[in-house]
Amino acid sequence: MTTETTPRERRTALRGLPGEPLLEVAGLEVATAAGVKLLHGMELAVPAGARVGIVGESGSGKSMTAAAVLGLLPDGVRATAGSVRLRDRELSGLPERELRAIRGREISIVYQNAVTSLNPLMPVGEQIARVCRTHTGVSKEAARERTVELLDRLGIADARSRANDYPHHFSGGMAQRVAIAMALICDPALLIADEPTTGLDATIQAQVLDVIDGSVREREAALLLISHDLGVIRAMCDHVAVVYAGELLEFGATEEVLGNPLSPYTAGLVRCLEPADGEIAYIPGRIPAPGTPRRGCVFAPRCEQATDSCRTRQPELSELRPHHWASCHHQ
Ligand SMILES: Nc1ncnc2c1ncn2[C@@H]1O[C@H](COP(=O)(O)OP(=O)(O)OP(=O)(O)O)[C@@H](O)[C@H]1O
Repeated sequence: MTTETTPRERRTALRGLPGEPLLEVAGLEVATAAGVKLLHGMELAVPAGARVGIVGESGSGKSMTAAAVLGLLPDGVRATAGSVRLRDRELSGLPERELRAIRGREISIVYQNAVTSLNPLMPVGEQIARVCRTHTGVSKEAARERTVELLDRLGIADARSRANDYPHHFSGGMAQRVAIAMALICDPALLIADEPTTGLDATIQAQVLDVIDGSVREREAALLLISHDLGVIRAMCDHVAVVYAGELLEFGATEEVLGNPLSPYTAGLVRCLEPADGEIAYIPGRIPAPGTPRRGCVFAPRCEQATDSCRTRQPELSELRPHHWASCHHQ
């Protein structure tokens, strides 16, 4: 991550989750060069082997959080405060060379449109094998064998010959499998999947999710899954983070958070995304644009339950029920 500030060693508020802590994000602030904040003290925790979903409206900071974790923030955007820890290692402020050694090896990502993350000029097998060689130093032949084996396991028929094909030779779903192979070739401890099936046909979506699900389980890796689809989050994630306008508003076990939400925002999101029969639900108003001045709870302007104290005092993210955190004055 390119940051000019000294990382602040901070622990996330989300402490005490079952399992060994793997990824911990605490007080993470990300801003543009003009000083417009995009993440406002983001918190996140992914225990080893856990499967955490991130949900929230468009523009809430899901992808920016993932990018900050990987040290892959867009040009002109930088982390200005806070901490990203992988096990006991602080990642914020690490030089690019060290981050590169972590990306692909310990944390890897699958994006929405796989083809854009692949080099169009190189056969896919070679691309995957290169990642393997760079991080593990195995021979060319061994990397090639491992690649073919993985493509085969991920459902690419005739993997040995398909490895010689270029990205444009693959359909959307197959290209997504190739990207998943590239992300998994070094057995990372954490796979981040950012809307990995958006844009694919519904039937293909299920297959790709199944491939991700199976591969992560097989490796006992952790998964951080960004999705707009609560059904997918329910099916694949044991925990869920609800983010809004660059902040974490609620976190906990998936069924608990989506079934008994503590934040009115989460409740609204569930109503919108999983409406009752015949109901068209929406949350009035819109997410504040970056740079909008903040006072009190960031969701207060859209919250039906907002009181004066919501409008003036920012609620703290607290463990309001066992292993269930939220920031809301009404709990
Ligand atoms: N390169 C950039 N420069 C400045 N602001 C950006 C940049 N990329 C994204 N943003 C802004 O940062 C905020 C968070 O964006 P982000 O992409 O993380 O949202 P998201 O929750 O992933 O949304 P979506 O569901 O639409 O992908 C948004 O307000 C967005 O407009």
